[in-house]
Amino acid sequence: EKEVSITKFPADERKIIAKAHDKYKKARAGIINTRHGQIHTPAFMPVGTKGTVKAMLPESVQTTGADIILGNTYHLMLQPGAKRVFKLGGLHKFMNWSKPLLTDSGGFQVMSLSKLRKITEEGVIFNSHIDGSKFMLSPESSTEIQYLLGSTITMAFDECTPYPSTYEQAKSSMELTSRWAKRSRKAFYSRDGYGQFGIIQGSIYNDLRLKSALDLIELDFEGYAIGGLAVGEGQELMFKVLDYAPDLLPINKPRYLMGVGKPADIIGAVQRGIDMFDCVIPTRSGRNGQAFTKYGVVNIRNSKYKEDNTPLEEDCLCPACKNYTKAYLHYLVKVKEILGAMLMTWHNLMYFQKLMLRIREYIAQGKDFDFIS
Ligand SMILES: CNc1nc2c(CC[C@H]3O[C@@H](OC)[C@H](O)[C@@H]3O)c3nc(N)[nH]c(=O)c3cc2[nH]1
Ligand SMILES: [Zn+2]
Repeated sequence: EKEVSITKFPADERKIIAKAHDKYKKARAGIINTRHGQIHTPAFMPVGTKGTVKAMLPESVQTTGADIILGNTYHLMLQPGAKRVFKLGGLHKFMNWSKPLLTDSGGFQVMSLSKLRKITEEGVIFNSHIDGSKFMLSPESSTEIQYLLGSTITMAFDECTPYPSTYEQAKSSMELTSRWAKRSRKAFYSRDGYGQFGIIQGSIYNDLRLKSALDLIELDFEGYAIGGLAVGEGQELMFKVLDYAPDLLPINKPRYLMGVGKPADIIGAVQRGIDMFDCVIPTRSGRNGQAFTKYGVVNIRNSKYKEDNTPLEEDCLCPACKNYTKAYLHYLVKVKEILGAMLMTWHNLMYFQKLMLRIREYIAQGKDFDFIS
């Protein structure tokens, strides 16, 4: 066993028990200590972009086993505004979630959501996709907004390099991210139990990934994210990058793979040394009628379920499986009843947390977890 610890979170550092894994030497399970509680890793973080995990009460999210959820700088700065959230006691109070919160720095959403935008050395100038008003996101303003929100884990302001990108495009994009990371780090108000993560870029080019990691390690972040993946490159190419990129990062700090993913993606990434995940799949696809089960994905709208009097999973403890049938879920989703979105989301979040629990247990026992959920 390699005993390593996470530094910079509260004094009582806990150890990541990095169990060497016969088939995969890199999988590790551990605990991240923060001001708002512990995060058991490998961890799946439900996405709560606008200060709510859609169709879920926070206490319901808690019953699924989630230790941490995501918020989003871009959305919250536009509405209700970071200063307002700060005045109202911060995002934890505002949304009644007392456990850890991680907020993305907003760059990704600007590029994917806002119209008319301009990237300058200073930052990104854009028009709100809501009312067209003009905004600027920079390393300084993004870091300040995340402070006002009260984020437990703040993400550095980066540029998510699109896929595909030429080597030259990826190089200049990565270098911009390194300059922005330095400014983000300088703007971060360091407090015990709070952390800031750097985000490495470099697309699919290993020398750029290495340079990005070296630039960010110099800034001594509390954790590191691998950005610029799950942007259309496909699982094979993503795993090719993950075969080496996590190893470029400090072994004693959390590694977060942004925007990933389906269960098979998560398993493959954990086997390559990733500790934290976020993805809209369980929530968004739940609302669209897709349920993840041990029998595979169930498209509940399919007419074969309209008189199926059995639960999604007979041994699942979520309300959808305990109290309802596939026939009822089929009907609710077909007629677009709100309860349909709630129950499907609840089940999928429970499914993803159970997957993470099984992965953590298998690692702790030093067992291979090649099970494809
Ligand atoms: C889906 N694939 C993917 N998502 C990604 C996100 C957004 C995740 C954020 O986007 C939102 O979900 C759509 C959630 O709020 C989450 O925090 C990224 N964010 C940054 N800052 N940098 C990246 O390189 C990056 C890469 C991603 N790849
Ligand atoms: Zn269930």
